[in-house]
Amino acid sequence: MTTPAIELVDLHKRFSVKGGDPVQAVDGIDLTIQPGEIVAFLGPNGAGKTTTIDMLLGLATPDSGAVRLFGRPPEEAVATGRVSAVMQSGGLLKDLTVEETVQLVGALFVSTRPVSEVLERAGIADIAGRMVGKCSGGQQQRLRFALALLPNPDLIVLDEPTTGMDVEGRRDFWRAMREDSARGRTVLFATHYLDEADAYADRIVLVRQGKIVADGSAAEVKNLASGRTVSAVLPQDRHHEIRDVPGADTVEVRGDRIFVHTNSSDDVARFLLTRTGAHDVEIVAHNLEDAFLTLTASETSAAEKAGSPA
Ligand SMILES: Nc1ncnc2c1ncn2[C@@H]1O[C@H](COP(=O)(O)OP(=O)(O)OP(=O)(O)O)[C@@H](O)[C@H]1O
Repeated sequence: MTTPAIELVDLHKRFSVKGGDPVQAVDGIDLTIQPGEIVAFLGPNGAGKTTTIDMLLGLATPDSGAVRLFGRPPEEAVATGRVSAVMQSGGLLKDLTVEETVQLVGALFVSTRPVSEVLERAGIADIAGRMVGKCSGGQQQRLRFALALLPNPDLIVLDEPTTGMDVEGRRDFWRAMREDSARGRTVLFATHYLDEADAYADRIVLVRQGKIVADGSAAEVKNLASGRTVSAVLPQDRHHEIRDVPGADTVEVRGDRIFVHTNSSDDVARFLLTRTGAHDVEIVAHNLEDAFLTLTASETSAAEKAGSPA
């Protein structure tokens, strides 16, 4: 059996907040990513993406749970250059040129790819002599990407890598990423851009309030997202009747109402009305964005959305 590139087992992380309730940033994340997979990590602000990535890279310690990268502790995988990362903001020295920055960081590793190759890959060969302080946000982001490519890692972790890039920059970035990953590199990237995840990821993992709420291919998650929610009133003592609803992607229970996310709403509605004691059936259609919001919204607002008329 191949050793997974990433194994996150029941990860938890809570932050205490001065004068307030603690925040459960990560609340039981289990995730296994195989070598060569390109995985998008999606979720609204505060969903726990960065906290998860920090723990994955050994930059933060989980309260409980385990992280293994290629079967090793993260610190070891990072130190040996098997894993590298492009974070949202990372210290760059403004008074060095782009090329000097890459050379300087390269000197920290035992062996690296040639500086010129890395600059080319990241699309910044033409600004190699420019001072970092004079580079735009998008160019600095490309420089971070170049630095991450230096050790030729087996796993690259990107936290919102294209923030600050224009549309063309984003497309170039992903083209380079794709070409560079063709040799089996594993990529995990956090993003707010649904279209980026759709276009470039083999697999999408959606998080909400520190938990994974959807995990599948872009097509599967899109189907899930573009499906409908069938809701109905079902007394608690009859909830066992919905264990095997045909065509259900997810089933949630909130109070005396059940919510079934599905792509075959007619079948689900028919099943509920004829095979269970459910009544007051409602079917709500979503567009992609609505559904993303529904899947990632807080418990209460998700219930409101799912239960509200179209
Ligand atoms: N050091 C900290 N102290 C207190 N709370 C924190 C800390 N770091 C993160 N949090 C909280 O933990 C939750 C998860 O934050 P995190 O940055 O992981 O989310 P995210 O999904 O990366 O969000 P974004 O998309 O906005 O970057 C948030 O509610 C955040 O306010």
